[in-house]
Amino acid sequence: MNSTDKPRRAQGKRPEPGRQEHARGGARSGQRDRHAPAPARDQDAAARQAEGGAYVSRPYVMAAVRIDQVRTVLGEILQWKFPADAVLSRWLRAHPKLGARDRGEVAEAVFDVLRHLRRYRQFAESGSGPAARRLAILGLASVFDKAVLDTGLSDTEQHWLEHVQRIDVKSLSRAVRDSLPDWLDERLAKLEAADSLIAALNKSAPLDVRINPLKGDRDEMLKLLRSGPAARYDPQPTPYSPWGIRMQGRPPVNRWPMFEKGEIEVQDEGSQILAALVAPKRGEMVIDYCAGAGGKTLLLGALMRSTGRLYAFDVSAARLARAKPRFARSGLSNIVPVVINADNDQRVKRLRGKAHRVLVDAPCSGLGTLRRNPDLKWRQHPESLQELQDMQASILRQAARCVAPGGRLVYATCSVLPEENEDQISAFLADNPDFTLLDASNIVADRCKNLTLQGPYLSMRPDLHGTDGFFAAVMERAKAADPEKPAAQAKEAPARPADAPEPPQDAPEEALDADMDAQA
Ligand SMILES: C[S@@+](CC[C@H](N)C(=O)[O-])C[C@H]1O[C@@H](n2cnc3c(N)ncnc32)[C@H](O)[C@@H]1O
Repeated sequence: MNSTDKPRRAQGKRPEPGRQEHARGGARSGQRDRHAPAPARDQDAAARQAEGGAYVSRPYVMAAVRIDQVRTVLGEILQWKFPADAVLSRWLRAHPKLGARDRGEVAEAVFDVLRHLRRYRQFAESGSGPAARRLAILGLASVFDKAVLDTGLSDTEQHWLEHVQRIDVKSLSRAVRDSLPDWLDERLAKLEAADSLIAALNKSAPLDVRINPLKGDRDEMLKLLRSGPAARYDPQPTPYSPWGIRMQGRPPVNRWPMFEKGEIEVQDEGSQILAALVAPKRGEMVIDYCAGAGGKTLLLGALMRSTGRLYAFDVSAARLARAKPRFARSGLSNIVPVVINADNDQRVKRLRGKAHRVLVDAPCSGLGTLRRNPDLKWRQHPESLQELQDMQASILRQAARCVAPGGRLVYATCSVLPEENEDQISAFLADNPDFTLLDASNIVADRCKNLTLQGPYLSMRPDLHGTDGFFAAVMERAKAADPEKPAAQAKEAPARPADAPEPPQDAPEEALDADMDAQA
């Protein structure tokens, strides 16, 4: 197994002590011939549990059932029709009687296989029986202790597992060892300290939450979390973001009262830092051009202290609909969600040259989030990457037109590939000489005291910063007139100085019309 997985196994990924005792007892006593079918009573129990019924205390039933469950979920995911987390969530919803531990074990084994798929597929070429079962066994080997897993395996399978676990992974090529498709291995290899980046992307991530600065303070929230059931997830302040709290394991945050009250939201620290980089001020007009389910919008709105106007644009009505309950929980009243067209949207046109800040959190390969979405390695390919690059350039071009003279455009992705990051910025700046690149480290220095950046970009990596891979660039539009507009019109829409009085607050829907009509 991957040496990096070992500490995780030792840190409580094991079954409950009671179950372990059963496992040891069963394994030691050797009462069952593993080539023989399970006794009828236990087959019934296995069937009941596969249906999501009550947990059966026989360990070999548990391991056998778990192997089948993981194999079933993987069978669907490996068709690559839907994202892995969507398939898994659907399967879990269809098995409501499974306990939290059971769900956790299935999820962990499935994600382990997706992380190590290429290597595991190579291992699964040896041995006998269905390859999908061997993948499930390899995934579960990272979750269960050997003694527990062995109870669900035939002798042949045990020997095969022992054999592949003895293979020195250093003897494998990097693409196989670290389970990357060749095209991605080639691209990642060109990055600085590629090995450490790839190793970090292949680990699972802790969970970051963010406090809602409108509703509370991080120290108080930490105290509250540490004094209740959340203490077992070891809540710690995130190192860079002043709003972040990091927890280990899989805390069921969305069932906690502080989540329901809008006091915390789930958000990776990198995304939190992005809001600090946008640095919106009270009373400004800000556009979150690719708002999606509103993760970044929420923090931007809170940093604006719920004043000014914050447009949440997206082409996907479904994604914006998912943002609405979050907006409601947050207590923000300055957000105006708008479903836009990808091209030539009239409402976007009418906001030309008006916004103080425009954030483009662009659709991207997501390859910086492999810790959470390991299936993206297998779902992306060079052609999809090219399509994304074209889309990113087009969105950036359109969003840039909304930036007021003197205003800022922030472009971000959760990718680590230069094609989606630095190269996009260089091309944009070459075509848009009225924009200048600003130094990200100066902008975030105020809020993110410990963060030292090299170069003008915000470039976060799991191996260096403990966040997802994340990129952002800030560009400022020249204060002079917008070259695309008649001089007189551009003068009518200057960026409002940060210390100017706040404009009156209309209802969001009216605000949209008012802002657009002001220059129509
Ligand atoms: C990376 S996601 C945004 C995530 C979001 N900012 C958040 O924090 O939750 C990219 C979003 O861009 C949207 N999108 C794709 N094409 C677009 C376009 N032409 N204009 C605006 N949004 C677009 C997608 O629907 C998707 O929601």
